[in-house]
Amino acid sequence: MTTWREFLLEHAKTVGTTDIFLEEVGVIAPEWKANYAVPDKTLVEHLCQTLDNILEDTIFPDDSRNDFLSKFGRHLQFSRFGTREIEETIWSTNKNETESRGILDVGIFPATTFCLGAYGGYRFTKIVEHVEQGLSSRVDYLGMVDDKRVVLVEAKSPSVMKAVGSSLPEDTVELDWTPGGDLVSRVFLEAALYLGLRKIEWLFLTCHNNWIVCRLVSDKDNPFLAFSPMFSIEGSSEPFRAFLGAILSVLEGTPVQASEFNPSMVFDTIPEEGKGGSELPMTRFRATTSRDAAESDLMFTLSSPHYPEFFQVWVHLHSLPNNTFVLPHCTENGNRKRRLWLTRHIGCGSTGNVWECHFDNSDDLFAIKVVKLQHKSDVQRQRRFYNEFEVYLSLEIAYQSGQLRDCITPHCYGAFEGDRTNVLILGLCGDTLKDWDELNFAEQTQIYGLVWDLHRVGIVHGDLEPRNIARVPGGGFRLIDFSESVRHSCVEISGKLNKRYKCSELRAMRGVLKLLERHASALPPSNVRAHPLLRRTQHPLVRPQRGGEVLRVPPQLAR
Ligand SMILES: Nc1ncnc2c1ncn2[C@@H]1O[C@H](COP(=O)(O)OP(=O)(O)OP(=O)(O)O)[C@@H](O)[C@H]1O
Repeated sequence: MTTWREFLLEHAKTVGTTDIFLEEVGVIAPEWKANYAVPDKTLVEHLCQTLDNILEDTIFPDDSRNDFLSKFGRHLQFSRFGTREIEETIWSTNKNETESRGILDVGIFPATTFCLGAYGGYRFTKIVEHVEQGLSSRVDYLGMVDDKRVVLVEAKSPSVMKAVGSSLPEDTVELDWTPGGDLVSRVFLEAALYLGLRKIEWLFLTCHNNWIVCRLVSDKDNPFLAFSPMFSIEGSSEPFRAFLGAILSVLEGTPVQASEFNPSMVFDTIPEEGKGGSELPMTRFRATTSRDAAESDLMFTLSSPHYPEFFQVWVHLHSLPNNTFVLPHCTENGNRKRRLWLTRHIGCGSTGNVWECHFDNSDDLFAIKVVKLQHKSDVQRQRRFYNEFEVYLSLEIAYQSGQLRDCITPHCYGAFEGDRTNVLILGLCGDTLKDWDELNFAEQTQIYGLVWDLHRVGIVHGDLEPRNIARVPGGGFRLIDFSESVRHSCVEISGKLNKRYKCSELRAMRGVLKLLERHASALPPSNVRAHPLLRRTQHPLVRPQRGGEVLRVPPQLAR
């Protein structure tokens, strides 16, 4: 039972967009998981110095001067009308992250592409990249040169940059890798996560006007994140030179002077935002984790079992209030918590990611659908998740009551929530269909039967595409993904069929499976009448005549 106070404490909040997911933290290799954030006041200077060392006395192509100038500052920012110069509005307004990205897209990135191409024949591109399928750690820009991943850029709004810049700690702080916390902690963790997952050294945080450089120093014993003070592009070429310096240092293997970290340095506390360096240590992170850990019903990890135990990161989950499903027997583990190891990413869709997983001490494999709730727009994902869970609950009643005798879906083992994550645990199926055409007639008939049964228990799937039909190892199929399903009273099943009204989903299925035409042309009329599929559809043309001959149904078609 939950009290109002507990409920509001847990749920009456919004989720910051700059935040990390524990499950992703669990994937970072130990030598790439920063333990500390270390200020490095000389970082920008060293990057610029490295650029100078690389460029040495290389001659600038004077004949291309005007082409180069068009890529920089004033020439980008102002259009000329006769003798008048007018500033492009995007440069003067820059009020949010989208506009910051817009400026980077027309400013620093084309300039970088041009300079790197002209200087060394390098082909610089930037892409948005998910680090690995199944992880949502999406950095705004991954800078690539040919196929080499060289630098990350995360765009922030000017106000976030200002708040972060004015609260940067003076001394080293410990990163304890717990989601939540104040803005600076979240920004550090986000930077360390993005870099650590991708094993990249450089990340630039910027709103275009202001910049902070982060450097991940990978080390077996003490990996750490060095960060520069905030610096401005106003009247200064430092940001661009530092950016180019970082890229060329990676490409040309020229080391940037090391950032120093001494574990015995005094640790700072992160000043509270807006107070400019409070004396009091802050509670930096949400206080829910200890309760989560103590009372959770289930925990899962993406960490490798080969990582030392203290390094594994577990996400603690609680059963949803209406979860009546029970976890499989093999999960019982004495008094210990049930622990799930996520071992293989199977697929993803608009609601979530699906992983293959197993419980402690068991080789039995299951599927877990992980739905992350990070942004306000993720409310839709959550709605789809709950919808799917409701369908599994309804189907379970139909299975239990005998209304459904065969499995038409994977078995559901329960729905859980925790750490801004919802999960559904399901029986593991095989591959999903790629195309309707890969099916033979018997398979088409089986699939039609599954959809028919779903309608019979009053549910329309709502998204019947090949990708939502999974094969079962050993034969057969299961319907998956009920995020779009709704209650349904099927006119074709209820017997209220008339010529004008047909069930659109069943009709669409007959269409994509080309069932009636193919079958009708392949079999003599008497066989057509007997076919269970066609009896089910009660298509007027083939409805069995009273007293008509009923042929034996081939076993592979019988249900
Ligand atoms: N029980 C399962 N066993 C094996 N693989 C599964 C299972 N459930 C889902 N998958 C795989 O995960 C993929 C995504 O799952 P699902 O379609 O449920 O996600 P979704 O986010 O709701 O997708 P959509 O965008 O289609 O709504 C599937 O296409 C399939 O490859």
